[in-house]
Parts: sequence; C-alpha cells; structure tokens
Amino acid sequence: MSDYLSGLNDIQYKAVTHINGPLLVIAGPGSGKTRVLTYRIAHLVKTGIPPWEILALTFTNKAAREMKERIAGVVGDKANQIWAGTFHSIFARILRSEAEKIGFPSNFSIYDASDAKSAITAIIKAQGLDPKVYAANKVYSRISMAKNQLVSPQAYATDPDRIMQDKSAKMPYVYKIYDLYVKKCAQSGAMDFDDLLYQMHRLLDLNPDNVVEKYRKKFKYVLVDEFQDTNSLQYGIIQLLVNYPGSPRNICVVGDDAQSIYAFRGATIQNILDFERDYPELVVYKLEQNYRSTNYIVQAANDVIAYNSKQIRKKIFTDKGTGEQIKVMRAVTDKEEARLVAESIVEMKNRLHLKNEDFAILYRVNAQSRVFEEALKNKRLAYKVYGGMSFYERKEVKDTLSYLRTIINPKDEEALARIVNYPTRGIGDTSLTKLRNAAAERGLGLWEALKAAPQLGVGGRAGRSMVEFVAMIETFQRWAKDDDAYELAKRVVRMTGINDQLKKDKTAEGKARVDNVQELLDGIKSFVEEDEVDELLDDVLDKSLTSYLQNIALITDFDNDANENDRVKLMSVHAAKGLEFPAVFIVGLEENLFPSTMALKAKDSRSATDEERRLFYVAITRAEQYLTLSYASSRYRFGKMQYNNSSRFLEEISPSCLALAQPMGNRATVSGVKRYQNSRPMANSGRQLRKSELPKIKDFRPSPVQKLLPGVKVMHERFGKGKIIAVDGGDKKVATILFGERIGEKRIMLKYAKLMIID
Ligand SMILES: Nc1ncnc2c1ncn2[C@@H]1O[C@H](COP(=O)(O)OP(=O)(O)OP(=O)(O)O)[C@@H](O)[C@H]1O
Ligand SMILES: [Mg+2]
Repeated sequence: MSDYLSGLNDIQYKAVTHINGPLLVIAGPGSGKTRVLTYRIAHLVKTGIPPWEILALTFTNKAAREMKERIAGVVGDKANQIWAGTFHSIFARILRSEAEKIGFPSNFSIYDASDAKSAITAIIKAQGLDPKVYAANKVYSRISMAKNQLVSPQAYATDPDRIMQDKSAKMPYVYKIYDLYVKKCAQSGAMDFDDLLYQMHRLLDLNPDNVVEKYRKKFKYVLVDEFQDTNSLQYGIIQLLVNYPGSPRNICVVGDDAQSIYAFRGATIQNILDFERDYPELVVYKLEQNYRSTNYIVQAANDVIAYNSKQIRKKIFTDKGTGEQIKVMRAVTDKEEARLVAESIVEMKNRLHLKNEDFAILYRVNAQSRVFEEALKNKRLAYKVYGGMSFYERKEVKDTLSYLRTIINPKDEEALARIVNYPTRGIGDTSLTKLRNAAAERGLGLWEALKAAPQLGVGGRAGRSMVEFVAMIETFQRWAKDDDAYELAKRVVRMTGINDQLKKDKTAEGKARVDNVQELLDGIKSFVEEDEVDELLDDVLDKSLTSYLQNIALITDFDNDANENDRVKLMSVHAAKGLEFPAVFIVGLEENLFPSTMALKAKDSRSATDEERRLFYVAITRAEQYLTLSYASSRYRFGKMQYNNSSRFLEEISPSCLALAQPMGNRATVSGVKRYQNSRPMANSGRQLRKSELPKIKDFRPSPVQKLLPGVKVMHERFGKGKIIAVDGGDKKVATILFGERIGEKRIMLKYAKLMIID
C-alpha cells in the first residue's frame, strides 16, 4: 500500500482507490467520508490525473481549503489546481467566463441576501403594494424556492399551485414581483446567490456555443461532500456535467441521510434515491467505524436518531474509549445558562488542559449568541461568533464595498443607490425621486440618469452634485485599469470622504466603524499580496477589483478566521456541519427552541420534528470527547419572557449516558484524561517560513520591475531569498523564481510581487 494511503481502513481504502465509474459512500458522522474524498483526490492526482480535471464540491469554502491543504501534503502545489469549492463559488467562477453567452456582463455583481431583499422591497413599493403584507423576506424566499425548483417567472405565473399558495398568503402578486426582480437583476448586471445555481443550470441547459461540451471534457472527475444536502437544482447541474452518452460517469458522492438538515431549502434525501436510480452501475460503500467521538457520544447519537423512523439504519461503533458521560446543565434563566457555560469552560480548561479553541457552543438560532458573548467576555474568554451579523454586513463595510462595486459595474443599482448620497453631497430624496421618474419614462437606469441629470430636468445643487459624482466614479474607473484593488480602495476611502465622515463620530461605535473600514482595506491588501500565479487559469492571478469583489461576495464567515486562533467558537448547528471539536456545548435545549416552535406547529409536524432531530444529531456528533447539554427554564424572546419545558430530545438519550452537572468546585479531578491532541493525518506542507527567516519589514523596499531580470537574487516578503530563473509573459510579466529548499520554485506575477534585489 502506498504510504499516503496508510491512514485508511479497508473499506475507506477500497473507496479511495475506486477510480472509474460512479461511487456512493453513505455512512454516519465521523466515519471518514470527508477523509475518503480528500484521499481520493490525492490518489487521483498521484496516479497522474491532471488536477484541473477534478471538480470537488464542498459545503463551505473552509472545507475546500482544508481539503486542498491536506492534498498538498501528498501531491504538493498541484493541489492548488484542483477545482475545489462550494457550489456557489465554483459556479460563479465558471459564470464569470461564460456570462455573456447568457446575456450577463462578465463583470456581473453578486447580490447577497440583503441586496436582493432591498431590490425586492423597491419593486414592492414601486408597484404600490403594501410592504407589511408583502414582506421582503417572504417574497424573497418564494422567489428563491422557485429558482431552486427551476421555475421561471413565466412558469410561475401559470402554475396554479403557486398562485393558490400566494393567494392564501394574501400575496397574489408574487409572480409579478418575481418577473420584475429578474428583469431588474438583468438590467443591473447582477446575480443573486440562487442565480449562481439557476443561471449555471440555464447555461449548461441552453448550451450556447456548445459550452456544455467544454465543461464535460474538463471535469472528468466529480466529487461531492455532504451529498444529502444537495438540492434538486444542484443535482440537475451535476447531471448535466456527468450523465450524458459516452460519459466516463466518474462521480463520487459521500453523505449521510441522517444528517440531512436543509429540507426547508429543498434538499431531501430524494437525491440519494435519485442517484441510485440514475447510476444503476453504482458501487456503494458503507463505513461503520466512528473515528471522532468517544462511546457515550456515539451511543447518545444512536439513541436519538432511532426515534426517526425513516432513516437508513447504520451500525456505528467507536474505539475511542468510553469517554466522559454527557453533562446536562439546567439554568433558571438564559443569562444563568450562559454564565454556567462560561464557568464550565474555565473549569474544563484547567482540569483537562484544553484551550479556548477546543470549545464550541452550538445553538439553534443565531440570536442566542449574544448572552454567551457577554458571559464569555465576563470570564475574559476570547471567542468568535460565526454567522449572524458578519463583518461584511456592517453598514460602513457595505458602503465602502458599494463604491467598489459601482466602479466595476455602475449598472449595479443596489450599490449605486447606497452611495449616491453617501457621504452626503446634497442629492436629496426629492431630486433623486424626480430623477428616477424622468429616467423611468425614458427607460434609463439610475447611472445613465445621473449622467444626464441636467437634461432630465434636475438642476441646481443636486444636479451639479450628480454630475460631479459621476465624474468622480469615472475617474476611479480609469484608475481601476492600472491600480490594483488595494491602491484603488485606499483612494476611494480617502477621496469620497468616507473616512472623514466616519472620523467625525468620536464615540466608541464611531471608532469601531473607522476600524472596520481599515480592516476591510487590510483584507484587500492581503488579497493583492498573494502574488503567486494560478496555473490553472493559464494566466496570472487576477488582482483586479473585479476578482476581489467576486471573492468576498462568496466569502463565508469562516474565511475571516484565517489567523485568529485560540478562541471559543460560537455558531448555529447548521454552520457546524462537517466540523469537529474536542468539547461541545449544545445550548437552549428547550421545547419551542430546539425543537423550534415552527417545527412543533408545522402542518406536517412529524416530519418537521424529524428534521429538528437530525439537526440535534448533527450537533451531538460534532463532539470528540466532551459534550454538555444545557437548557434554561425561562428566557426573553421577541421582547417577552418565555417559560419552556426541557427539550424532548434530552429524554431520548439513555439515562446511563448522562450525568447531571454538579455545582462548580465539587467535582473531583478526573485523572488520566489525556489532553486533546490534534492528530490530523496530513500536516500542512510547511510553506510559511518562520519569522526569523524573513526580511525585516522596515528594511523592505520593493525593487522596480524593470530590474527584476533572470539571474538576479531577490528577497520576497513571504518566501525569503530566491533567484530569478526566467521572466516571461507580455505586459503581465511573470517570473519563475527558485527559493530555498522549503519553498522551491514559484511563478510570481511581478506587477504585484514585493521583491527586493539583494547583494
Ligand atoms: N482511518 C482513519 N484513521 C484515523 N482517523 C480517521 C480515519 N478516518 C477518519 N478519521 C478521522 O476521523 C474524523 C472524522 O472524519 P471525517 O470528518 O472525514 O468524517 P465524516 O464522515 O466526513 O463526518 P461528518 O459526517 O460529520 O462530516 C477526522 O478527524 C478524521 O481525520
Ligand atoms: Mg464530513
């Protein structure tokens, strides 16, 4: 057996080395499904399959990155050439190069949920509908559902079921809003998150210029993690890529029906059944050993899932030892619950020598995070909240990004509308409405209208400001041709007055806003400074603003976390899927919270509660060694005090697995519990140099590009000393540089590289 395959059991090995034809691995949590995918990709590359022919679809960008890192441990830099990412990020990338074939500009904007909702709100208002009845949230989710079921606005309008449902929800005009929204997006050159799937499907399905051929030829190996949560649209796209006459049908999917937690988003375990139907020659492997959790945890998970009648039965065992019993903590209020959790973390850190980062607090809804944040702060425990109000949703960050988006695509009306009068420049609502009306009569978008403000009858100060605003944006657009994203963003922050405006506010919040904009600039800077060449694009890595904006539009919160390490992790159970932590707290285990009121009151309450139970199952199985379950008998929700019973799920676990938590300090120290050891199989490839090997930043002065010629010795900020071997490329010069042993040869784009000539 080759060395790199030694960390696999027999069945995993069989799955990994199964190269041709369809493969399904269906197995419980912690059984190594993701590991099988990772090793399988490494194995494919090792056997000589070009990495760019491999498409791996993961659940989060973080998962994709971790996968690549581990694969790099086996096959080196080739790992970067694998197409691994989320459905959304991979499709965005493909759409970027093919968009024009389906009527979108290649620099299309990506609308996040809040952009999409504000576009929808604008339509609702313009149609004279009542925004209280037509709540943007609800309308957006109806539209989203339609897109995910491949229902076009035309099909929607003539679908009696949908029309009925909308009527009974007192929103009979959703079909109309849907139609206008799609038109508005097309006019704005924008796609929302659902479009990244919907338009991708449309692209392959309509097949302009035989584009489908190209991607079928390209992606000879397709792999999907967390297959149970793939919805029918995503499955449809996979089908278009893999299932066609003459296809090698090299598709490998891994999943667990018991962890399906996105039924509300249209993913059902139907896709597993469809897969068996569509690929009858399928080879199926089941994995039975859990490598993640101790026995009490595995047992509790098995107990709980047994209450769901419809799951595929699986045997699961672990040899991680019995472990500690699962602790149950009861509190009177949510505040007390949070305090107990924080105290418990302090106690466990001491007793078990754990670090902050070993702990995760998992909750049913994001709003629960706040009390835990406060309690952790009180105990001086560093933490990080994933999801909820993310960095990129903050106003000042969105405003700044809106400038950048407008520069790239001024037709992007959501972005443009945010900044046309921010910072205030005398373009009031009245003149803006006047302008919009005049524009609407002539069928012009906002941008065209701003350009022609005086001709459209908007004069005076407002009209002048509009013209000046357009001129400013156009100046930025000219600079954007030469500047990298960072240079440009810096100028934008300075010249638009955003910075001055924010600095006027001397309060703590005001200061935090200034810091956030700075943080954004720092992020852009580090994006630009990744100066390696991406071989897979057969081109230099694009540092333009367009490529930056695409990157961040797709960022999940995890991506912000690259370097902040030792922190307690707070996240919803949904966000924890696929992850594992030494010590887990599942909090708020109360009726009407977990399971949620929505599930308990649902029309089909049985299946909705089953889904909540799968969610609880996912939560339990994140824990490696220590699991604590907590609940509070009262809590404030929606401004009211609620009294709830403890969750039914607690009663579904055998009492022998549970221990009622004892008051702090009484507990004897448990000896012989080994500190958690991180035993990741493939270590990082060790690309970063130690600090001491790097040049001191203050001495670092990049040399001019003309002087960077073959034979010259250079110093690179991250890679240390190296020698230029060759320089090629036309206007985008790329150097091949040989660095020290640990780094090796790199292709680096000179325009952005920070290289200093030495001796
Ligand atoms: N054969 C093995 N030997 C040692 N450790 C293993 C083996 N297989 C898997 N593991 C480890 O067990 C843990 C769980 O594996 P992995 O995350 O791949 O499981 P999974 O089936 O994808 O779980 P989930 O359903 O939660 O996504 C990981 O830490 C992994 O490295
Ligand atoms: Mg997994």
